[in-house]
Amino acid sequence: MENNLQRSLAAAEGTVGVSAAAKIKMTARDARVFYGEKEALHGVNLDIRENEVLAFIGPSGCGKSTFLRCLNRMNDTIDGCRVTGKIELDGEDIYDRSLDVVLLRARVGMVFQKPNPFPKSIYDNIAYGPKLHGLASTRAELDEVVERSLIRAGLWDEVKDRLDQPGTGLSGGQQQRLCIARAVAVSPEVILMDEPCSALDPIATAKVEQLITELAENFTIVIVTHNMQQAARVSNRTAFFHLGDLVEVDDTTHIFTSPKDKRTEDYITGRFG
Ligand SMILES: Nc1ncnc2c1ncn2[C@@H]1O[C@H](COP(=O)(O)OP(=O)(O)OP(=O)(O)O)[C@@H](O)[C@H]1O
Repeated sequence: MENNLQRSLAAAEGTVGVSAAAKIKMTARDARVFYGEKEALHGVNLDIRENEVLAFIGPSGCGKSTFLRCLNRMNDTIDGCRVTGKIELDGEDIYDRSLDVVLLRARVGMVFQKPNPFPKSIYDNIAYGPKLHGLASTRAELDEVVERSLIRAGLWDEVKDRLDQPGTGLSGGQQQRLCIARAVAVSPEVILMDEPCSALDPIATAKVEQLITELAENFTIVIVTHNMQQAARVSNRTAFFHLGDLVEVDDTTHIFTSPKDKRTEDYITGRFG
């Protein structure tokens, strides 16, 4: 194992930790995803624990993003994509026909690889969701939600004097924290992050990683990452995917020090991927 990885694990030790008895927030049972005729995800079974940071790792094309998108039905937006099996949030089938997908995506928010602020002011980027969902009835309440969300995303001090300026004018790292603040503003229960730092420099990455650790006190976080040091630094548990299969999931320390499956070992030791 690489020394950096060992250092990351040591640094994370003690700072993270969700008891195995923690409540189950989401479950997937025999989740399969088809793009046209092709089955890209082969029957994934997984429990996601409340307030954990769960990392998805694995070689390119193994289905990490595909599975992540199952968790808030983002695959619905892809033509020809079909999901089977059962995925539940607090015991409720999220693919039930009667379920309101807009509400689901407020409960299970998403942060994308590339920061994607709306072409609106910093204030309006954050205020949009709470307005849509009726979470603030007065301007003062909305101001409070905007401020609280920006504080939570560690961005308030940097933007409080220019809330009326475009979100797109911020640096890449600030834009990503703005997107995290936007996700947080609607009080989600779960936040999905698809390689949230891959477009960021090391300093901006460190800030977002710190933020993930802080946010885990209040939210359940699932993060796709190509960076094993990052998985080691921020996550409680890690799931390893390979060729559309979930190979194993375990405490992050176990995955990186004593994986059960040879494919996981080969991947973390850099023999493939
Ligand atoms: N929109 C799509 N249409 C058709 N096939 C797709 C689509 N998105 C993903 N796939 C296929 O599904 C499989 C899993 O892809 P996915 O993007 O989920 O993998 P990944 O592990 O997230 O990869 P990466 O690490 O490169 O982002 C791949 O074979 C990919 O080509």
